[in-house]
Order: sequence, then C-alpha cells, then structure tokens
Amino acid sequence: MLTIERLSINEKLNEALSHIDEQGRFLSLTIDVHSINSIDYFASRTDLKGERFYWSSANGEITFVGLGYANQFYSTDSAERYQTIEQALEDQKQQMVHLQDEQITGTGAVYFGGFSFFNERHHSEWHDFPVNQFVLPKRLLTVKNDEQYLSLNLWIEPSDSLDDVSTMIQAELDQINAVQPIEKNTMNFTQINDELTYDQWESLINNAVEEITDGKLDKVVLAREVEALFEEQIPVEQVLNALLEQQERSYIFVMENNNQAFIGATPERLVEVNRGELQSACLAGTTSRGQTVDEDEWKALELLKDDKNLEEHQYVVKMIKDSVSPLCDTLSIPSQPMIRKLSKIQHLFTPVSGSLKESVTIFDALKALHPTPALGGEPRQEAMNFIQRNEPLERGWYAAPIGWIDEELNGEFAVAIRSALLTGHKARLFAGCGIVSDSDPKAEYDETNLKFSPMLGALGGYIDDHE
Ligand SMILES: C=C(O[C@@H]1C=C(C(=O)O)C=C[C@H]1O)C(=O)O
Ligand SMILES: [Mg+2]
Repeated sequence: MLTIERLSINEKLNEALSHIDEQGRFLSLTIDVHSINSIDYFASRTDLKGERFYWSSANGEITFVGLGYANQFYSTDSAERYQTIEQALEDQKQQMVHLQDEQITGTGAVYFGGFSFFNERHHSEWHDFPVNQFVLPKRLLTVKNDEQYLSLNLWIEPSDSLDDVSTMIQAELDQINAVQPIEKNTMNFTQINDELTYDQWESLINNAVEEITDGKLDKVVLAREVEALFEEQIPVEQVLNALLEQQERSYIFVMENNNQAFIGATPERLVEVNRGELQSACLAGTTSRGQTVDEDEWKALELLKDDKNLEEHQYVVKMIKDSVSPLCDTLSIPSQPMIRKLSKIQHLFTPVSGSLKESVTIFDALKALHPTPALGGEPRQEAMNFIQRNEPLERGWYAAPIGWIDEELNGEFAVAIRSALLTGHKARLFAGCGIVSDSDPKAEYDETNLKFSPMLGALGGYIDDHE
C-alpha cells in the first residue's frame, strides 16, 4: 500500500503552497513508487485516451508513461521552432513550484513531444499533429534501472488547501495501487493497401538516380506508405504491447493527440544529452537477418563490405561529424561502422559521442542534426526539395525527432521511423530507404518491405515481397 509520509511531505507542501500566487501555478512533485508495470499503467487509463504517451529507450535505461496533458507547447512553422520551444520551456520553468530541492534526471517536469519532418505544415492526414508539440504530463511514471518514480504536475489554485492537494496526491497513489495487468488481445487488419504501385515506385527511384547521376544530388531518402484497415478502432495499448514484446534494441514510442496516435519502434538515436555529454548515431545501410546463425553472420559481413551501403552510410557520418563538431569541445567517432542487429533487420552503425560546449543545448543539437542524410539526403536542401516535389506522401512526424526533455535540458530524441499513424480503424505505415547512384528500384522496394515489418508485426500481419 502506498501512502505519503504525511508529516514530512505536509511541511514541504505547506512551504510549496505559500508560493502559489493569485493566478495559480503548477506544482511539480515526485514520489518513489514500487512494482508498477509501465504497460499496465498506460493501459489503465483508457479514459485519458488522446492524452497519453509512452517511451522506452533502446538501451532499456529509461521508460516513461505520461497520462493526461497538464500543459502543451507549440511553435510556428519555421526554422526557429527549436528555439521557440526552448524559450517556452524556460518560461514554464520559471512558473513552476517544485516540492523537491533536487531533481532526479527524467523526473518532475519532463516534457515529451516532437517535430514534423518539414518545418512547414501542409498536412491533412496528420490533422491532430501540429508542426511541433511538447506536453507536460499531469502524471508521469519514470522507470530508471530498478527505481520507479511517479511525478505529478498539478495545477494549483490559490484557494486549494493543503488537504485538497494531499487528497489529489493520495487519489493518484490509490489509482496506481488499483492498476490491473493488461488483457492481451490478438488483432489483425482485414485489408492492406499500397499507396504506390510498384511501377510508380520504380519511376520515382529512377528519377532520383537520374538526378544523382546528373550531379544534382549525392543521396536522397525516399519513403512509401501502406494503409492497413481494421474492422474496429485500433487498440493503441495492444499495438504498444506487441511492439514491446517483439522488438529489441529499439526506442518504443507512442504519442496520442485527440483521435490520432503516432507509434513506432525505431532503432535510431538522433541525440541524447546527459549533463553536457552528447550521444548521437549514424545508422544507414541495411540487410535482413539470416535464418541461421551462419547466414546471419554472412549477411553482416557482406553488409560491412558492400560499397553501395557503405556509401549510404558515409554521407551520414560526414554530415553528423560536420554538424556536431562546432557544438562540441571533444568528439569521438570510430572510423569504421559496426553492425546493429534488430529483430528482423541489421544496419551499419557508427556511434558518436562528445562533450557539448558550455552554452550549447539539446535544442541546438536538434536544429543542427535534423534531418541527417539517413532521412533527408545530401546536400540537405536539394534533397529536401526533391522529397517535397516527388514523394507522394505526407511525412508528418515520420522520420523526424521525437523524445523527451527535463527542466535541466537533459533528454533524448529518436528518429521516428518504423512507425505508423493510427486514426480510428486505419493505420498508415511508413518506410523509406537511402537512394544513391547505384540504387536498384527492386532492391530498395524490398528494403522498405523489410522496414515495414516491425509495425506490421505489431498490427498482426506481414506483407509479401513484390514478385
Ligand atoms: C528511412 C528509414 O530508415 C533509414 C534508412 C536506412 C537505409 O536506407 O539503409 C537505414 C536506417 C534508417 O536511417 C525507414 O526505416 O523508414
Ligand atoms: Mg538503405
């Protein structure tokens, strides 16, 4: 049974309440909790559907469940969107009253959110997702190693008494105590539609290869989309649970907004900042897993010496190096890629780590890094123009940064690939691949099919290769 230590906490609460001025303020407090399962907690509040998020990092070090949005932040459709959000979070910090003197990274006022792929908004499918959005959850469960914390970000009116606030806190703890294990259901889509015929794909890729051969571009990442239709409303918690069971070494994320949910299992870290230490990753170049241990190893070795995949990868390494170097005092990037193995896929992978210069924040790193040539291309602007003119889908938040930030500006963002937008009965899945001079349309098509597999698996099915 969880109860708050009334005596000690009441003193602190009293002190905190004395800082609530006449307009009211947010009060942020964090409580140690025990043995609460994150997926069960997420699934326990279907009444808050549309205002929930989930995140677990690829290395398993941190998991967040956010339930109920206490406050939300947006900015306009421009390249300034990173700074605008940074400023909004700074302003919010000044308005918060904290119960704790010292904050534990990833607890308290933690913001979750993301950005759309393009700065500008011209979306209709993504009607409930703005160009960027960060939310402050009313309830946040943080699971870090073996520790679990419940952070509450509560709006307090000047008329709220100590008793009122203690009652609010106790109600949340009671709710946690009452959480039941998620009931697993199998589900399956009844229909799957390719938004692009194979012939259309072929001509899109040929067009890109032509521009590359003409010297207008070095690399461009192109994506396709499939639509899976269900007979009933897609249960977000079931899809999330399936991803958690099926995918390894991936960031598992979901963000709900009104009637839509954006969900995925991505292996790609864009940037992590922890007390001034930066981590990023170059991930590009792809093959499947083998059926046997030997075949798996053989495929990995082939990938490590494949010129076409190494070329795709090198553009990413060079760009990340060039864009984070000016932000860092020290930077370390191995000269050769290694292999990153996922459930059904293997990639070329080069880790990046560095120490940020004094005044540089995670927002500066996001602005410098997004999009890397793993999702956009090289040169960046030419590739972005090519995608905007030729790719027949709305990227929305696909292939863009998604993640969390705390008040000390520690945080982590992944690249939202291997993902799907869920709207009612419909899931739209996205998968792309890096096109370079010797790309073959059929091989790239097969690569996108492989990249649909994490989301398709979680939605209950697979698609066959194009014959
Ligand atoms: C664009 C995607 O993946 C990216 C493209 C890759 C490639 O072309 O080899 C590999 C990893 C990702 O950086 C996707 O999964 O949608
Ligand atoms: Mg590729």
